[in-house]
Amino acid sequence: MKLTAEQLGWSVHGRTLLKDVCLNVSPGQTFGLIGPNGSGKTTLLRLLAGLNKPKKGHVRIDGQPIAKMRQRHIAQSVALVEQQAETTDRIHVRQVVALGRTPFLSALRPWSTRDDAIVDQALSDVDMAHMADRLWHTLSGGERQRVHIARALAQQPKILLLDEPTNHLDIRHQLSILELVRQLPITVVISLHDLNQAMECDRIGVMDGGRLIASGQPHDVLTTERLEETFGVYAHVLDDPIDGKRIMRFRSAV
Ligand SMILES: Nc1ncnc2c1ncn2[C@@H]1O[C@H](COP(=O)(O)OP(=O)(O)OP(=O)(O)O)[C@@H](O)[C@H]1O
Repeated sequence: MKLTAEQLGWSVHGRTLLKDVCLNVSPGQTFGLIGPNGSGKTTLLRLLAGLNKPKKGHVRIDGQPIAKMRQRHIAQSVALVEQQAETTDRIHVRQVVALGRTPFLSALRPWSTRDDAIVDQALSDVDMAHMADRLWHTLSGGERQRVHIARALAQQPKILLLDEPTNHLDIRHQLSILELVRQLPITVVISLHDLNQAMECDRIGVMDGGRLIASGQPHDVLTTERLEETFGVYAHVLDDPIDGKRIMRFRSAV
């Protein structure tokens, strides 16, 4: 599905947090959202997910404005993994993941063995199948994060929005989750602080002060000048002698 943002604006108590954000993510593309702390990435993702309604502009899915869609209908296409998502205590891991199936259930379409299979697959995709029967509150931060990603995968979304999903994850799980996300044949917008990981996205966009100040191919966008001006770091770019990929090495804060 195609995801479009047109001239998005958002403000709280008269303070503008997002201004004139325009974005086009083609079906199947992975779009990396980067930017310093407080630049507006989470705010934008919540608008793209339809959780907040823009004060200005529109979010569209395949051309349809989501402001006019019912929440259940949106949830059948769009999943959001939030940064600090909380879940009620005394709930088991499998039940958390099963919540991803909620938008598809009704009196006419009760829980089925197919839903069980989808939940099993999602747990296995994030390497949490062996903890399916654990209580949520006994999990570590990284394990909780993986369960939240599994819940979103169980939703079988056509558009997946991820807010810093690799936060809390050890390096093995960071790499496996990013690899999994890249291989999904769906549209993905993912906010990341690791700029080398962002280089693996099909396209990236840079947020700064509530604006999308640049977007395009990672190599064109993440220049040493951009790193200095927007991210406040001196860096240089190296070519990996093994596979020729570019790596950024951050030397010091400006
Ligand atoms: N409800 C709110 N009321 C007032 N200010 C808010 C509110 N929500 C967010 N902000 C402010 O909006 C700005 C953008 O926040 P946002 O969480 O979108 O940034 P971010 O790019 O995701 O940051 P980070 O990288 O730290 O997660 C920040 O300055 C934040 O303090």
